Amino acid sequence: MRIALIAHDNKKEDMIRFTTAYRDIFEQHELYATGTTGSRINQEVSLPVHCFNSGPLGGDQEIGALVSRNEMDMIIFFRDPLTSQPHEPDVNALIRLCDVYQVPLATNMGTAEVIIRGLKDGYLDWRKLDETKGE
Ligand SMILES: O=C(CO)COP(=O)(O)O
Repeated sequence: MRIALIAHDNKKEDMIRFTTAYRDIFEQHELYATGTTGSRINQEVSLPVHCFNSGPLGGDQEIGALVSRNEMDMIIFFRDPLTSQPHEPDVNALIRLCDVYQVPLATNMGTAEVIIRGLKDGYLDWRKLDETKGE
């Protein structure tokens, strides 16, 4: 499965903790991320991650492009709800596309726990059956 990992600055430590805790699951999948989030996961958790641009420079939109081609299976996006982001329209566009294409999206750690365990237990296998998916 292709998984995108994104975290706003105040949530990056949470993302490092989360990817460390579920490293055994993440290492079985193809990981993508916005620039700073991805390079931190790569360096601090030693997971291979394909890094796009940093979020404010278009990284959310690059991930959105994969969603629009149905080439992304899950997004874990630890948003900071208490800080305004200069690229809020990009963030909203990405979330909207997840809804358009029925892509599982966790925007906080509570939901992320559920979908990562669901991934492990096969609850996302329907993604593999989706024939509209580009491979
Ligand atoms: O701003 C972001 C997502 O909207 C995250 O981008 P970075 O991972 O480059 O910090």
